[in-house]
Amino acid sequence: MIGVVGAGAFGTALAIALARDGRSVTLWARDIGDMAQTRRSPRLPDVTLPDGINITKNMVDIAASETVLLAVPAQSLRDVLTANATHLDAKQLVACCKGIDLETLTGPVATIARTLPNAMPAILTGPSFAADIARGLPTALTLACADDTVGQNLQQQLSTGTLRIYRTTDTIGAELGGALKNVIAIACGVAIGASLGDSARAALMTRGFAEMQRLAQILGAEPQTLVGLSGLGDLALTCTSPLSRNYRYGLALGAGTAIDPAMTVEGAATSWAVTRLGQDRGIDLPVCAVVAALTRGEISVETALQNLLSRPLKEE
Ligand SMILES: NC(=O)C1=CN([C@@H]2O[C@H](COP(=O)(O)OP(=O)(O)OC[C@H]3O[C@@H](n4cnc5c(N)ncnc54)[C@H](O)[C@@H]3O)[C@@H](O)[C@H]2O)C=CC1
Ligand SMILES: O=C(CO)COP(=O)(O)O
Repeated sequence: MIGVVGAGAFGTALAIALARDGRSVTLWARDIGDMAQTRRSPRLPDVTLPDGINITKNMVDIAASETVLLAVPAQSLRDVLTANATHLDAKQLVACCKGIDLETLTGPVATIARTLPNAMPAILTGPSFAADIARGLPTALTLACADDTVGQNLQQQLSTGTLRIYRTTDTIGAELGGALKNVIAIACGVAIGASLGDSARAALMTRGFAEMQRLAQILGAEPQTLVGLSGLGDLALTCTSPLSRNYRYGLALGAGTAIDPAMTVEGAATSWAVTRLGQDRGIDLPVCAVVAALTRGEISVETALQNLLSRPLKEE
C-alpha cells in the first residue's frame, strides 16, 4: 500500500500511474470535494481515477502505508508534517515537491529530517508534468535517498511501465536541482514574455545553471547530480515548455499580463530563500537575485535586464 498526501496535480497523477500499474494507493486530499464520487480531479480533468485509488480526507487512513509520497507545495510541507506527525512519523516519506522552505532555508528532504527525525526521508524529482504522467506518457525521474537499500526498495515500489526511476544517494543535489530550476524557469519566461528572444533565454538557462551548480556544490551536492534528470533535465523541460507554471508566471511578468494567484508557482518563494542562502554563504547568484526582486515587485523588467547586462565582464 502506498500513501499519497496531497491531491493536487502531481499527487493525483502519481496515484493514477501507480494504481494503473496495479498498486493499492490511498490518496489523502485536504480539499476532497466530490473527487471520491466522481473519480475526477479538477487539476486533471481529462483523466478518470482508477478504482485502485482510495480517496480519503482522513489522515488516519494513511497509517497503513509504509511509504508515503508528500505532494504538497514546498512552503506547506513543514506544516503538513507537523500537523500530522502522529500519522507520518517513522514512515518512508518521499517528498514530491520542489522548493526551499522560506523560514528554515532547507529543502524538502532536510525539512522532513528536521521535523520528523524518526522518518526515512527521500525525494522524487525530475522532469515530469503531472498531465503527462496521468496520461501514461513515458517519464524518467530521480529518486534520492541517503540510505541506498531503502532507495532501491523505493525505486522498485514507485517504478511503473511508463515511469522510469533512476536512483541516487545525493539528496542535497536532487532537492536543490528541482528547487533552483524553477527560479531559472521564471527568468526564462520573463525573457520570452518581454520579447527578449531565444538567445537571451539560452543565456539565462546557461548562466542560471552555473548558479545552480555553484550553490549546490557549496551546500554539499555532488556535481554529477546537477547534470542529471533532477537538475539539467528538469531545467530543460521547465525553461522551455508553456506547460510549466513557473515559466508561464515568468511569461506573464515579462509581458505585464495578469497572473493567476491560485496557481502553485514554487520558484517565487524559492528565489527569495535562495537569495538569502547566497547572501549567507557569500555566493554571487545574479539571475536568482533578479528573479527575487522581480517577483517581489521591487524592480521592472528593464531594470532586471540592465542589472544583468551591466555586471563586470568575467571569465566563463
Ligand atoms: N504539477 C506538476 O506537473 C508537477 C508538480 N511538482 C511539484 O509538486 C508539488 C505540488 O504541486 P502540484 O500538485 O502541481 O500543485 P497543486 O496546486 O496542483 O496542488 C497542491 C495540493 O496541495 C494541497 N495543499 C496545499 N497546502 C496544503 C496544506 N497546508 N495542507 C494540506 N494540503 C495542502 C492543495 O490542497 C492541493 O491539493 C510542487 O512542489 C511542484 O513543484 C513536481 C513535478 C510535476
Ligand atoms: O516541476 C515540474 C516539471 O518537472 C512542473 O513545473 P511547474 O511547477 O513549473 O509547472
